[in-house]
Amino acid sequence: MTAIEVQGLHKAYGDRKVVDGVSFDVGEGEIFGILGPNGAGKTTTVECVAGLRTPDEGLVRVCGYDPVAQRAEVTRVLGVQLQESELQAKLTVREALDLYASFYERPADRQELAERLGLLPHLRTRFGKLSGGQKQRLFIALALIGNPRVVVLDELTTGLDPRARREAWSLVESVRAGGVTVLLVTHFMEEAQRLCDRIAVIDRGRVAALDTPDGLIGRSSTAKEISFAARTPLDPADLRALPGAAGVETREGRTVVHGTDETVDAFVSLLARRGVTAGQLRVSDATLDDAFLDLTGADLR
Ligand SMILES: Nc1ncnc2c1ncn2[C@@H]1O[C@H](COP(=O)(O)OP(=O)(O)OP(=O)(O)O)[C@@H](O)[C@H]1O
Repeated sequence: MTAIEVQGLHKAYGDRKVVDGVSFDVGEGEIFGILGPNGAGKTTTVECVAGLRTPDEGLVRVCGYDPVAQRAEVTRVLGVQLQESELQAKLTVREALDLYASFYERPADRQELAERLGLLPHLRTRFGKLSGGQKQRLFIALALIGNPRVVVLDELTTGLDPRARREAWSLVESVRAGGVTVLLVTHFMEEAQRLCDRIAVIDRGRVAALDTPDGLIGRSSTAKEISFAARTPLDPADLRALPGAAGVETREGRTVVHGTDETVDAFVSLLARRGVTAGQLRVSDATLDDAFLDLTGADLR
């Protein structure tokens, strides 16, 4: 069953088109990532999914419902945590949970949710006094309070330290383990690679690629990185001439060749032909970072 369907979505602000024909489907139980550089149109896309913006053109369905025309039905099945969410600084965690629970006919058990998200010790803490990680846990709790079938998490871990980020990842995995479909907007490659079943790379309002993390990495033209410290120097021109070689650089005293499987084979033959020993030879796979760079020309780091 399809949890989210987006077909030919268009959205402009004035005469500036920011979403230009975006299409994707998210299957039930999937963690689906939307990845893209700043201003690519990611938030606008998920705001259309959440019914917070009306598309100029195209079709959006959440569990079969139209987020604009069937707002009440969509509210019942969808939980949303939006980028840079804020609450009143004086509201306590318990008050926030009670307030959000009051929006739903059959809300989740607040105590159980607070326990699951590690919020029990903070029920009486005011929002303004929570740490970044605690605030994000509260926002996940609020997104889950209506027992949704689908949650949208936009830039969930931006601003969190690496430990809090890893905790947030485990929470996202436990949300999915509970049967909820997750639409995750992120800037972080590691996060997308670790969590997402499939990723849509959005660039300038369009889907530049849609695949599994491994599929995206496999598409990268620079899928392998060979690095070594040659005892006898090799001519960089010979390295650049290797089939499939996309670039040669020197990094921390080591020579690094970007290329493909074919480049690796040819490199080994070149060493044998020249009788050269390559010390500390390492061949590594490309990362999602490399794939992203290839697809969009933009470097997220
Ligand atoms: N309400 C608005 N009115 C006018 N322009 C807007 C509005 N909201 C967003 N934009 C612009 O539309 C473009 C796309 O914004 P959007 O927030 O969808 O991108 P994004 O991919 O989520 O970016 P980021 O990663 O920076 O959050 C940006 O250039 C942004 O400045």
